[in-house]
Amino acid sequence: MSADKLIKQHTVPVDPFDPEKYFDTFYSNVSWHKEDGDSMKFFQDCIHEAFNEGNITGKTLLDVGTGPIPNMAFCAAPWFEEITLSDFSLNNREFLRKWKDGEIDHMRPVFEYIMQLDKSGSMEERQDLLRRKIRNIVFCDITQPNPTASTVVDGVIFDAITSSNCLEIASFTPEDYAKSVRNIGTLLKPGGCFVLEGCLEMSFYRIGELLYECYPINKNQIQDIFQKEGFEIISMNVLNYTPRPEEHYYSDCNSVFAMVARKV
Ligand SMILES: C[S@@+](CC[C@H](N)C(=O)[O-])C[C@H]1O[C@@H](n2cnc3c(N)ncnc32)[C@H](O)[C@@H]1O
Repeated sequence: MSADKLIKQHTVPVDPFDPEKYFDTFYSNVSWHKEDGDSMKFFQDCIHEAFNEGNITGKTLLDVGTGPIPNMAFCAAPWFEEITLSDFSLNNREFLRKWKDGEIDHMRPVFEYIMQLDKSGSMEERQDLLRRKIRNIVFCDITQPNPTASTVVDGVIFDAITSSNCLEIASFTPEDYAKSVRNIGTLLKPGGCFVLEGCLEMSFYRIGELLYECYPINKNQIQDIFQKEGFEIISMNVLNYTPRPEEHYYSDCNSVFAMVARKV
């Protein structure tokens, strides 16, 4: 890692997030690591499995910190009637709007991989289904007690929530992480599932010239936090892998997780 300054996205005055660069860095290919596992495939495999069992279903789904790619919502789309995407970054929300309106077709490699797992239907059909089911693309700050305050989803409680690679990015400390779980939890109905994916013990990731600071949370901390915040952990899978040397430039992640937790 270079000596570049680390930034925390929600604490800087101008939205620094570059959706195209993020996409090109992390999502242009679904195969990152060679021998002992692949984090990008692991994320898609786990989210696909979580929804394909058919137990996580309902009317409304919220995806938190969607970024420029609604891959979790893509897997969940058949199981919900209405989907809300959310992100702190205006750049990402605009990118998602363009994708919803058919102006952007970037998501292909990841969506195609998910459809291979599905073994039925086409990527185009699923993409159209998701586009139709998206009701809102809204501002969200998970560090705030009402994360979607003053938007159209204000006051709505969702049947299920998904989020990937967001909580560790918005936290300086484990207490921050716990607060974000609590804040997001207020948007979930009792008995509803929170499907969460992320990186373990990662202190930074890079988009272009910018280094984003992350709290290097570990598996036990996540489990403790969720249990203390009133969730029952249904499943938690972890993948440890050896990044290729050139990947160290982009992040110090070598362990990722996927978890399903139910709000008690
Ligand atoms: C690493 S990206 C993850 C994007 C996508 N979910 C994925 O897995 O590729 C982190 C996302 O979290 C969003 N984010 C950062 N701080 C946030 C906050 N305080 N509240 C909500 N979203 C935040 C960023 O704008 C960005 O889209």
